[in-house]
Amino acid sequence: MATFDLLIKNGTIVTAESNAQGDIAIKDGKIAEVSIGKSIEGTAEKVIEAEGLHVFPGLIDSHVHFNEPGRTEWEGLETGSKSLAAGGVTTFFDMPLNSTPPTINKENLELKRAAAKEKSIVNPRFWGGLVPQNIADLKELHENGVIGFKAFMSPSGIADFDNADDETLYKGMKEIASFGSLLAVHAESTVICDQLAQEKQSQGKTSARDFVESRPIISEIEAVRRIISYAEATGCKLHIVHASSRKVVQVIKEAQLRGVDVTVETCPHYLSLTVKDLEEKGGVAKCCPPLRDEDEVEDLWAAVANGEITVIGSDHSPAPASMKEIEGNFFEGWGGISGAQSTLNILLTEGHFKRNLPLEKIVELTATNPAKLFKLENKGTIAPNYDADITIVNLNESFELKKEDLFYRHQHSPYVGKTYQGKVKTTIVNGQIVFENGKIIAEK
Ligand SMILES: NC(=O)N[C@H]1NC(=O)NC1=O
Ligand SMILES: [Zn+2]
Ligand SMILES: [Zn+2]
Repeated sequence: MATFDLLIKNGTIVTAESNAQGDIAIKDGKIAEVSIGKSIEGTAEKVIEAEGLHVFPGLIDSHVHFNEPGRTEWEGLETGSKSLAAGGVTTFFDMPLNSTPPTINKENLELKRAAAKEKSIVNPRFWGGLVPQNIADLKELHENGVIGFKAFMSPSGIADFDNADDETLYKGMKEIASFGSLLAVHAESTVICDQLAQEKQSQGKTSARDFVESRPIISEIEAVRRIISYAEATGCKLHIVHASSRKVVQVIKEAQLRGVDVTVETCPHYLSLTVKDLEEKGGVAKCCPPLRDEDEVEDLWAAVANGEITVIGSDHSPAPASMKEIEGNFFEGWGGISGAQSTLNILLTEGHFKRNLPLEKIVELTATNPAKLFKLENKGTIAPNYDADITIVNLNESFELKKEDLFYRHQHSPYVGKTYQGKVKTTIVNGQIVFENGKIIAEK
């Protein structure tokens, strides 16, 4: 009789294609066997009885800022990765900025990799940065395993990560295309945003609505159109991060139909929060691009349901509470939402339960598609020989998110106080249980 490390019995196994009750056997960090409708014969060191629970592939969060090394007073790989484990996320891609030094050359990548090896309790991967100073470093970063490159088309808010001017974008994309990697962009127009911000502030207009109006959807659309034209000219694969509106997604869809290799991410905050939340909650709900209005949220859900979105990432961009304070002037205070722990909760509650989004679609957007797009060969689904990255969820349990439940360095989030349906019970990374019943139980 076969012996396994771990057996998960009688859970409803959800993949991008189906959901059905069955057993999963895990050995040496891998999924050894999956059996639908028939139990797996064998013994295991540990058995999880998952009858009545749902078993998902661990989420892959393709967009977090953990700020380590160098800015760990904002977050850090230990607290960041713990929050992911608590949210059912088993792999993250850390952005190249907000850590100091930023990940713009091999040396800096090695610093980050070493920090993650020491501190992360889930699987880390890294983005490289594209900035005006580092085109000559891109290839080496690629050869050393970055998942892709990230550039800002508007100021990043971080002094050591300059936004890419058009020349840098064009030359950078030619270079990235030459070795077949991908460029992700924060696409907002500097010209539009700067000009509107100046106009607003010079008139003393500094409300939440004024801030939002200073970064309008057209600013995203303009930047997306421009970067798509560079993708067409250079043949560089392009990924647009954090689209805040279906109107932005539409531009991407049109390019895809012309044959451009471009994909798009949106974030849970654009699917669950509005300008009203920014007005009511203040700094914790401030981000760029900003939150939009209710009709935009509904349109974006339609885009999700319609297969127009490639991946959903959290864009967890935390900061200390003192930096999130807004005293009447919404142009002040750090833009970035602390949300990495809540992605699955939001998609289940707002997507599945409220809008009938199939569970399979949630798996596709949070695990299968990111694994495919970023070429993680053994991740993104539950099948034999895949890495045993799994999250077990009780869809019948609801809970109110309390700030004490957050594993972030700074326990604030616009989602605190909200009630979610579907609670993460167990998170398994490479066959090891790292989170169970509200507690982190992992070794680093
Ligand atoms: N630097 C950084 O993390 N910026 C992020 N924050 C945000 O709200 N949008 C971003 O791109
Ligand atoms: Zn961004
Ligand atoms: Zn970001």
